[in-house]
Amino acid sequence: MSVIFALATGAGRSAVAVMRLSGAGTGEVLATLAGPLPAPRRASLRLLRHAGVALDRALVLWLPAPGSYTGEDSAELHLHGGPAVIAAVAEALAALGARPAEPGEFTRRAFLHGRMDLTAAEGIADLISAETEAQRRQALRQAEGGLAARHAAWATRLTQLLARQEAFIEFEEEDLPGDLDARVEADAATLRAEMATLLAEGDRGEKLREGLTIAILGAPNAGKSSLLNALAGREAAIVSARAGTTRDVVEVRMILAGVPVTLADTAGLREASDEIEAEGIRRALARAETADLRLLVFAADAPPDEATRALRGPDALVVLNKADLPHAGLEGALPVSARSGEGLATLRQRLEEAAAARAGLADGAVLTRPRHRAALGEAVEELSRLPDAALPELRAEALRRALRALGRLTGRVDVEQVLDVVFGEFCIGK
Ligand SMILES: Nc1nc2c(ncn2[C@@H]2O[C@H](COP(=O)(O)OP(=O)(O)OP(=O)(O)O)[C@@H](O)[C@H]2O)c(=O)[nH]1
Ligand SMILES: [K+]
Ligand SMILES: [Mg+2]
Repeated sequence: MSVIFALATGAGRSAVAVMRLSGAGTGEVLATLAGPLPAPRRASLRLLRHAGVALDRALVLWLPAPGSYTGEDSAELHLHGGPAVIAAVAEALAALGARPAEPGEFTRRAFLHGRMDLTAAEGIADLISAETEAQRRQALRQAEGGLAARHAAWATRLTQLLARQEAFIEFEEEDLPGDLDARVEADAATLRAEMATLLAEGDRGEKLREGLTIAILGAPNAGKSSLLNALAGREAAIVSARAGTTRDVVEVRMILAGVPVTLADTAGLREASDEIEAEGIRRALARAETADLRLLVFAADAPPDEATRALRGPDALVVLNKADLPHAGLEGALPVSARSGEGLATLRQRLEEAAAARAGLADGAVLTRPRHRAALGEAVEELSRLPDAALPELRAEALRRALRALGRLTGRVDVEQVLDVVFGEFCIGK
């Protein structure tokens, strides 16, 4: 494979910028720039030169295969982090036949050299984009092979089941223990149940990666924008005594229980008075539908409106705002006041609990991508065909398909189609 290079550190000016190289031929490129190769994995200070011109004095690391991130001959150049230095070194590398890396190409090569499975590679991408402590922990768990180990163990058991089932086809029945068929079926059922347990966690791992949306909904003047501002701690949305103030969806990002959350304030729900308001209400209802949670706002100075009541459900949290005004309470609603601050601490706590229940850090490794759920779901489905498959050949085929589905998850079988999806998420230089 050709020599690739990329800046491993962020763009812009910095004290140090790390340029990474990988691929067969890295040693030659390094020697041309920095003189005789230093001892493996030992930092060495060198003057980098190209075509008779001094480029920078850099700390140089030579990381020969297989003991590198990619598993290939690799090198690191710790440069002074100025744009002109980086540009000059990149130009020299290109002149020496190296080429800039594609996004995720270093990790892709690490995968191809067996340094990690696909889920671990995804964990590294997640680790780089993790913004919260809970995301970091979930990502590190996956990068360290939490999911990989689980799936590898399942794949091993499935392979053994398949071998037993195939033995049943190959040999005369009298040569085999009589209950072999029943045992394969029982073991497959156990395996399927374990997989189904992980599937039952649903998309919480995905939600922690991606974040949740909470839509604030209610009648005009219920105080939705006032509540958004109170929760955000800044004047993100316009508040006024005029009904129909908010038209566009106003979003505020915050972190609740370690989960990144987008709080979306929306237009008040009612018969619209003009087409702009009608569009605002259409957007509000669309957001209500796609949101993970709904914060329904009623106000103490108005009777509960039908449009908002219709949105009640298991994913809805209900508040009665303007509790600073005289009121008789509202069943199932938390009294709050955006004006006096009453009940806001409790509201925040309820929102945190809801976010944690929906997307909080789980105890063990969880599925973190739709493709994980799809692959595991397929494996479970194939295994559930087993009891109905009368012929040993059909049973073996179901086991083989289940194994193939698991293989797509870890990237050990049938990987071509998923590679681009996985590595496309990376930034260049990783
Ligand atoms: N007394 C009292 N007034 C409030 C409270 N919260 C909001 N208000 C007032 O209610 C009015 C409407 O507040 P907004 O936050 O604009 O209400 P909204 O639900 O966003 O309204 P639309 O965007 O028009 O749908 C404003 O005059 C606020 O000052 C509260 O807790 N107590
Ligand atoms: K208003
Ligand atoms: Mg508003």
